[in-house]
Amino acid sequence: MSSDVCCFAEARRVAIFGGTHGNEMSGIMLVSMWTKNDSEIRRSRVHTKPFMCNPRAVEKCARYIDTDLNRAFTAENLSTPGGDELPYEVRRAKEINQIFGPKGSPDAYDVIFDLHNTTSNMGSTFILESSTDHFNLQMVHYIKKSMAPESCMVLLNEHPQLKYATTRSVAKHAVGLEVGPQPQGVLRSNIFESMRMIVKHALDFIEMFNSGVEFPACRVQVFRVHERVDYPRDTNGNIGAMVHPHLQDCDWEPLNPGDPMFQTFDGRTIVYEGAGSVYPTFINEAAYYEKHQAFVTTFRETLAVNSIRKNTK
Ligand SMILES: CC(=O)N[C@@H](CC(=O)O)C(=O)O
Ligand SMILES: [Zn+2]
Repeated sequence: MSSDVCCFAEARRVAIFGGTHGNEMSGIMLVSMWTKNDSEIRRSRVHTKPFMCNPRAVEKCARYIDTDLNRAFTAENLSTPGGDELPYEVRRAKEINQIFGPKGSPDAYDVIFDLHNTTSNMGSTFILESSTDHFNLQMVHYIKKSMAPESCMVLLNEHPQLKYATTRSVAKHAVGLEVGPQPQGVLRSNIFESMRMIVKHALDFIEMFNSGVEFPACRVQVFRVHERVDYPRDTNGNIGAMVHPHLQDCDWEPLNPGDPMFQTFDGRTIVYEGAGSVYPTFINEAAYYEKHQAFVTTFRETLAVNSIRKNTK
């Protein structure tokens, strides 16, 4: 019995993005470190470029200057001409698209890893944008195996409304890496080292793939984005409750109908009233108060991944 084999071109051009958000310190430190000395990320069959995406936000240690860079890579932003009057991040998105894209074209970079931190207790998490990118899924499978018994989760965002136009989306294979918990503007050595190790395994995988190794069919567990849940709010938009202590830090653990979800300032409990069990994540992410999201719910599923090898021409 043989399942489908997917063939991909060698992944020769790889970028590692940090500072897409200027207050997420692990990726910022790794990218500035690797820009000074790239020995750790060099591989013989891969050209790897470390890149600081939002240097002005990094300088201010802010998520962004005018608008969220990681929402700015829309077809409209990338195609409409314009100059100084545009928000800084829209101008920056156009530059990044010129260097690493153009998005959707054969000239685009093969792989972009975009390094993020979260204040949520998510551990190490890949964020994927497609359930049919067997190259990315094989890479994730390889990294999960290499890291065991440490774990790494996969958040799959293919949601028609909740999907957004990420910086990494200019690449043929877009990979978000989200590691937490880490406060904004803070460096924690454990989080830094986890991120560093995952990038190392990722580059090892690409090197092996480029050298002709075939990766057999496998299965990968993912958490598929389902719904955004906002805080209760008053008519002025101020929040009326906090994440409940029983939910706080419980990313990836089942949340069942009737389970505590929020706690009001006078001590009342608000319970989850969904139809069935879900897996919440990005619980109490600092950057998402402005996006009206207390957490996102997901469904757990297992994807069947085809075997892959490189094109031989
Ligand atoms: C906390 C944070 O910035 N998370 C990222 C997730 C991603 O890269 O898809 C974002 O909202 O852009
Ligand atoms: Zn981020």
